Amino acid sequence: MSHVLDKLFATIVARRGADPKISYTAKLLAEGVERCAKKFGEEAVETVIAASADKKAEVVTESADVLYHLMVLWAACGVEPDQVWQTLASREGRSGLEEKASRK
Ligand SMILES: N=c1c2ncn([C@@H]3O[C@H](COP(=O)(O)OP(=O)(O)OP(=O)(O)O)[C@@H](O)[C@H]3O)c2ncn1[C@@H]1O[C@H](COP(=O)(O)O)[C@@H](O)[C@H]1O
Repeated sequence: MSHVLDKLFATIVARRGADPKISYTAKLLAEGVERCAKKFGEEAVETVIAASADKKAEVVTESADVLYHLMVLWAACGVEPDQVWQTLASREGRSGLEEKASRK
């Protein structure tokens, strides 16, 4: 678990059940999957807006928010990062167009 995202996920999971007054993650998880999904969507939209306005520094910070909220959403849904890493790894070496065709 050396990857920064694996470490962040471990922190997120460890916050489950913690005091929501102290931990933002605990608060989000206690509010349920739909709330976590909504927050992820909001942060994604904020990234879109920053990118469209060519605000590179904001794209960086909003992207960090997106990744954090995506991992909170995984924790809320019972998805493990390794499942996503393995899915990405299984696509290595294939072209994006090949991947697109396999989904039809
Ligand atoms: N990486 C993050 C991280 N990125 C973004 N955020 C929070 O996500 C929120 C998103 O921004 P918004 O502008 O939507 O915030 P908001 O208006 O306060 O949010 P809402 O009231 O709508 O929920 C902010 O409150 C940020 O602080 C994060 N909160 C926590 N972490 C990591 O999670 C760890 C555990 O945090 P706690 O659970 O708070 O202890 C931290 O040490 C960090 O490593």
